[in-house]
Amino acid sequence: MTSSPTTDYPDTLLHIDGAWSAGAAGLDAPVLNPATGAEIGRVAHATTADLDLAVEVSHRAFQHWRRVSAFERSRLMRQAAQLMRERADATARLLTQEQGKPLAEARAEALGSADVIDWFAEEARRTYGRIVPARAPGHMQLVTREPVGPVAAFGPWNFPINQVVRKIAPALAAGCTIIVKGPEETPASCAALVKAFADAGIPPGVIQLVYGRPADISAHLVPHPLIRKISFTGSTAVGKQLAALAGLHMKRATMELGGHAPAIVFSDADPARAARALAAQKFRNAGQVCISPTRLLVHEDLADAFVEHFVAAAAAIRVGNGLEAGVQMGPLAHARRVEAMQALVADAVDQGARVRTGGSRIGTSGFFFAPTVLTDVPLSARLMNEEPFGPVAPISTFRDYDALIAEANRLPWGLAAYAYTSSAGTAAAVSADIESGMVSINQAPLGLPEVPFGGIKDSGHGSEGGTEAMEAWLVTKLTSHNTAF
Ligand SMILES: O=CCCCC(=O)O
Repeated sequence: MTSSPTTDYPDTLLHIDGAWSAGAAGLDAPVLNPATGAEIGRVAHATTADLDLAVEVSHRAFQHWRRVSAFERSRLMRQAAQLMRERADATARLLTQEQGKPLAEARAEALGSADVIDWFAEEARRTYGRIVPARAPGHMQLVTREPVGPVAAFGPWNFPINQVVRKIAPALAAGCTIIVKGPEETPASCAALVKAFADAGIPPGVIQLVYGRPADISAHLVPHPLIRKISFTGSTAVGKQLAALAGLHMKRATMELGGHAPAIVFSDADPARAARALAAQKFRNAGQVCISPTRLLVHEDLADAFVEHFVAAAAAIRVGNGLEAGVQMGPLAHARRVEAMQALVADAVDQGARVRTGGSRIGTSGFFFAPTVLTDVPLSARLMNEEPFGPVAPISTFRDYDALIAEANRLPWGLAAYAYTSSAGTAAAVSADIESGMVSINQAPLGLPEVPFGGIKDSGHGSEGGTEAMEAWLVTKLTSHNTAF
């Protein structure tokens, strides 16, 4: 493990009505570098007065933005995408310093946001309506789609750019205005995203950015009568609270919540290739990924070979400060996650699990935890029932297909699932039988802007990718017109 000092990190301000400010009361909180544990900056916190101003501005800006042509909205969005590309290196440094992920992953996230913006800029120009044949001459039935209105969006700390752009871009494409509650632990990269839109010429008030105590902000924004929709990415527990609040106030809600993805390796798969691919996916962003492969379910016939290759891949990962060349996995994003990993591993070991590699914190400064592989983990272990959101991989075995599917579908989540097989029939069967919003077979990509991204069951509802993603930001209007009257 390696670490090095960091220097170039700014304080993060609120963005309300086109201005960057410290907020009405000048409140703020520290931002830590998870690779060192040291404070590297401050993030401004909004007061209730700041939030009220943001909502009023959002409402006012909506009256203008909704009437800007889709062509023009699309043009401005493309300029923001271009700025994100030009600024990818600088933005990536912010993200790595505040969140911990290696620079290459951070850069990919910054560049990927440009692709998301471009995709939705194209969708902006395709929010088609339709004409329904009428029952009488001279009558016309026109179905149009309109922006839902000002939106409150809540973004997570694990992907402060990627998961926020999936809210901003469709909002703008649809003609909505949006108030983003950014992640307090990782604020600067999210602010860099908002700044790219502002610098591209998106009018003041269309996108605003606030930070603060999450529960206070959601309690104020969600019920606010001028807010018409909420969009949340985060834990299932918080998502359920926000969805309930949204329901109470008849607000539309998109919920991108947790997961506990089964990753199945069938007997006809290549164990070495599957192990290498799954290890790369598992330990990306130190496992702090909602779609991370979590329960590895391997056919008994190739379990030994798979475990050997997976453990070798995990043990070979170079862990360190993400700013350093060659580092493949950074620290966990904050100290709470290290404690969570320690507790999950201890509980599994107490119940008979075997640690095949890792299993403990690395060093005493920063929030590093070793890539960890466990076998013989009983179903009663917390790890098999709670989303670990960290670099811990339990490997179990199966023989019978029906029992496998029962285990894959056992938990309340249904976000992502993975399978490895050389049989088209097995691929089709597992895709049909798995209860999951997304199924990746033989390492096919998830999370591209042009394909749906979202879960079922306790993983939430709504999609944040593909053509489906526009639906949540639009309302349908029927105009029935007797032109002969
Ligand atoms: O944690 C949820 C978002 C996942 C984004 C990605 O995998 O790129």
